[in-house]
Amino acid sequence: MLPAHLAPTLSAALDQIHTEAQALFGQGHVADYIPALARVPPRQFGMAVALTDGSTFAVGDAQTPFSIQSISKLFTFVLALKTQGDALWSRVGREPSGAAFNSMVQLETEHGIPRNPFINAGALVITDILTTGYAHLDYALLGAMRRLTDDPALSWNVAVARSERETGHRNMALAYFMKSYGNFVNPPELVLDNYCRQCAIEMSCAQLAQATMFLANGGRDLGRDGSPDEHMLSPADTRRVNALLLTCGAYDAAGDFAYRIGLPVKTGVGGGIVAIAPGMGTVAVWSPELDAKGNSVLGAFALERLVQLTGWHYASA
Ligand SMILES: NC(=O)CC[C@H](N)C(=O)O
Repeated sequence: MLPAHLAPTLSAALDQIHTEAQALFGQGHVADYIPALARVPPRQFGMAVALTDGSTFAVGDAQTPFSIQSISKLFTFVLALKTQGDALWSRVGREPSGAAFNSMVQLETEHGIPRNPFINAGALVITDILTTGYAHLDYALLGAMRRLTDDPALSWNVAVARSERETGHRNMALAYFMKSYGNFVNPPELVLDNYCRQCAIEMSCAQLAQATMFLANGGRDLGRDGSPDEHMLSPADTRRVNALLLTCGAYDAAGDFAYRIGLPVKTGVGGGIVAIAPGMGTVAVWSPELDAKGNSVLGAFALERLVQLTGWHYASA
């Protein structure tokens, strides 16, 4: 395994991956079901690694902000777990769905209880829970994420949020369907407003790697100087979140990701993927072209190559 302090080796690995990844441009397609995302130039690639010792590495477009989309579900889930604890498990499950992220089919046979917090139905329930808990969820979430990134300007893209809000009929249908089973408290319109804003938050790879550091660091964020700062989660809850990311973080490609990459991940249709190497660090990668399951083609490739080159793996953490 690559020792974490071998910075030149890690930098060289990122350069190599950056070069290799270029060959994959053109194999995927930018998400176009959210009209504002269809306009993102596809041939972009960035990657950032943050280690638990406070050091950081980046290559390509790692400082370019992009739409985090479903990666926001990781942050809302952590917020819900912190505020609700195990009570939330009466409203959402923790099993892989094996179905598309926006699928409706399981909801009927499973009486309106979504399989996990990372598919759209489950994330909508989490946002519903948080909408009850916070008078202004959008700003509460943004506040938490601004603290994690040390960036007071972090925000959502108004045009992307509006674009999804105007066209997100399937998500609205999921919300009403769950309401029919009594598993939705707030008006779906209100929850969808919050959900579309959380998905439209823009972050760079460098920021995402920093913001998820607590998941690699036993629940503790790192301060600016690299020393442990805010206690986000208990070590036990941190392990649980990582287990869910490993089994459910890439929708119906979660098994393939676990096989190829073997790290807890969360993906989004903006083309971002964040991966957690517990005890070692975090990796964020972004490239907008997606495969048929809505995951970044170059992003998955880059993570696969990074674990090959570093030996990082959940089973060896
Ligand atoms: N997989 C995703 O990133 C999906 C997020 C998107 N906002 C949606 O609800 O469809």
